[in-house]
This record gives sequence, C-alpha cells and structure tokens, in this order.
Amino acid sequence: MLAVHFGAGNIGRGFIGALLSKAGYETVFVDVNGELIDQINERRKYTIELAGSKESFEVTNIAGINSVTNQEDVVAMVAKADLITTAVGPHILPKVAPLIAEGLKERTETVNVIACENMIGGSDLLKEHVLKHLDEEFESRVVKLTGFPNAAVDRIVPDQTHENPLKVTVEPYFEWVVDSSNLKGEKPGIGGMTLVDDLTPYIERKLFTVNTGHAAAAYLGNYYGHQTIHQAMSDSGILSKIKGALHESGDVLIKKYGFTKETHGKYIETILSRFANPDLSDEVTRVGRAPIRKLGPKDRLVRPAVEYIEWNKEIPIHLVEVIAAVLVYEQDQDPEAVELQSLIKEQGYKEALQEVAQLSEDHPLLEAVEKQF
Ligand SMILES: NC(=O)c1ccc[n+]([C@@H]2O[C@H](COP(=O)([O-])OP(=O)(O)OC[C@H]3O[C@@H](n4cnc5c(N)ncnc54)[C@H](O)[C@@H]3O)[C@@H](O)[C@H]2O)c1
Ligand SMILES: O=P(O)(O)OC[C@@H](O)[C@@H](O)[C@H](O)[C@H](O)CO
Repeated sequence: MLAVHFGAGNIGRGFIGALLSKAGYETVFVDVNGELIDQINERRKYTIELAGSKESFEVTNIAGINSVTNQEDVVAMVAKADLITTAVGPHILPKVAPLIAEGLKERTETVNVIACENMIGGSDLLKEHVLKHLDEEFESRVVKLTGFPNAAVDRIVPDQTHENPLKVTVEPYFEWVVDSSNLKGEKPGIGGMTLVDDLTPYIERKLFTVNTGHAAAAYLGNYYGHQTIHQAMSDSGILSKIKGALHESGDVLIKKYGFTKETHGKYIETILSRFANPDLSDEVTRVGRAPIRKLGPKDRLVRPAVEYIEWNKEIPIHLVEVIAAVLVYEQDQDPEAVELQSLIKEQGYKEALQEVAQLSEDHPLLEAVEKQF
C-alpha cells in the first residue's frame, strides 16, 4: 500500500507518517524543502521519541520527492497512491492543489485525500482548490472517484532541535478523527485513526479547546515575557486566564453538543496537563504563529467568542483578553505578525480586528476588545 503525504514537517513526520508506517504503508513524503527530502532519501528511516518516556520507535519504508524540482514524480505518485494526506498548513493547501489535481486526473480507481490541518473543513477547502484545476470532464470523474473526508488531528509536535534532522520528539498523546461519511471505496485500516459519522463535534471540541487554550498560553505568555508554553503554564496568573478562556469556549461546546460539564471539565484538565508537560519544549512563537489566521472568523478565538456572546448575551472576558494579546503580538520572523502590526498602524486596533475577523462594524466583541486596551 502506498501513501503520499504532503508536508514532511513536524506533524507530517511526527504523527501522520508514523501512523501510516505502523499501518504498513510505504510512505512517500512530498515537500518543497529539498534538504529535508534529500535526508529522507538518504536515510530511508527516522526515529520518533515520545517525550517524557524512554520509548522510541523507527519509522521505515519511506521516500521523499521534492515538489519544486520533481513535479512529474509527484503527479505519478498521486496517480497510483492508495491514500493521500497533507499537513502543510491551511495557507499552503492552494499550492499543493495543482499537483494533486494532475495526479487525480490520471486515476481510474477510488482514493481518499485527507487534509490534516488545524481548521474546520480542511479537506473541503482542498477539494475546492483541486477542482479549480480541472475542466468539466475531469471534474466529474475526479469527484466520483475521490473522497475528501475532513479530519481533526491532535498531537503536540514542537519545532525540533535534534542533530539528526529527521528525528522527531512528540508528546505521547494523539488523536486522528476522520469523517467516514465522505470516504470513498474501502475504509483505510490505520491503527490510531478513528472514523466517525459526524466530525463537527470532534473538530470543534479540539480546535476550541486544545487550540484555544494553546493560543491563550502563547499570546498571554508572550505578553508577560515568557518564551515557552511550559513557562506560561507555570505562571499562575496566566494559567487562571487560560482556564477562564477554556471555560468560556467550553460553555459554548457544552451547549451546542451536549457534552456534560464533568466530561468536558476532564477533557480540559487533560489538555492543560499536556501543555504543562515539562519534557516538551514548545516555543510561544510556534504556537502563536500566523496570528491573522488565528483571528479568522472560524478559528480558535473569534468563533468561540462570537458564539459565547450569541448564547449568553454576555462578553467572554478571558477570550477578549487573549484577542487583545494577539493584537499586540510582535514577531519580526512571522510574516503574518508583521502584516497584522502594519494593518494596526494604518487602521487602528478595532478596525484591524474587524477586518481580519470579518465582524460587523457594531459587533459587541469589537467594543469589548477596545475596552480591554
Ligand atoms: N505541530 C503540531 O503540533 C500540529 C498538531 C496538529 C496539527 N498541526 C497542523 O499540521 C499542519 C502542519 O503543521 P506543522 O507543525 O507540521 O508545520 P511544519 O512547518 O513543521 O511543516 C509543514 C511542512 O510543509 C512543507 N511545505 C510548505 N509548502 C509546501 C508545499 N507547497 N508542498 C509540500 N510541502 C510544503 C514545509 O516545508 C514543512 O516541511 C498545520 O496545519 C498545523 O496546524 C500541527
Ligand atoms: O498549528 P497551528 O498554528 O494551527 O496552532 C499551533 C498549535 O496550537 C498546534 O500546532 C498544536 O500544537 C496542535 O494543534 C496540537 O494538536
């Protein structure tokens, strides 16, 4: 069985590649990072180390293709793959779409394409971009043969600092949930992949708990001068604000999906203990990367804040504080942080937030964030 995976970065190697290998797939990583691909082809294996335990294992049966220099090879692999996955970042999905479209055009058998990105509807978005590259004749054939099931992926994989550039240290916890209602053909039998009929509660619970809490730790941590998530979690003042934000997003999740307070409370506790893992050094700059995306209308901060106001007719004060912390997040190495600061300089905090979060001019969230300043 052959899997083609786009994005040989942290989650690609540290999570998806690992599960594919364990399930017996030959995994071909596609990446624009030529050095990384050369290393994959030279070594043909890498080590996954579980943070905080002595456990480690080898990921084998792998190869790599540089999608800048070897586009034809990528297309040929997509044409014959048994499974196609991505973990490149939401903004990169339009860039991988043309090669996926070319490969899908050549197929006569069913295949599934799963975008493993932190967003709602990742595979739907990828499908939309893929279809833009197909004319009518190919479009109907590709739609018939290709499943684009959405997915939720959860495992904290920080930026790596090993001498061996392929080695990855990951947290032991992981969850990969895939919407089975959109699968085509035989269901992939991958240990660790959970198939569900309705992904919405899973992806929302993950994004609006793990990623909301993580974002709170990163932006408040940065504001109060911390470098890592672990340091932010050790600051009792920040920890209580993170918990506050998670109780606000949790309030909405409980109301929408009927989780009991007790179950959701336990879920929050598990997430907080994952953030506090002393064996995992995760920089606030990684977790806070791409602040414009993170202030998007469907993303981890604005969406739960807007829904909290709708359900409770009340302002979620902790989420508001985190959103304000995003607006003062300065990081020269992060193109979105630079862009956000220049937008704020031109327009002011309130107007910049209104634009990136796509809120109406009179939305109460805007006034609340302005007051926070
Ligand atoms: N790291 C985590 O803890 C984690 C956990 C869950 C989900 N995610 C999600 O997984 C995705 C990837 O995150 P990551 O942390 O692995 O990022 P990363 O930066 O470590 O990896 C992304 C990889 O994609 C490659 N890439 C960029 N453009 C490409 C292109 N056009 N074609 C092929 N490859 C390309 C990059 O070179 C890089 O190797 C994101 O959507 C992220 O939200 C990350
Ligand atoms: O990947 P992002 O930029 O959407 O979010 C940063 C982190 O919160 C994220 O990568 C988490 O580590 C991950 O979602 C845990 O499953």
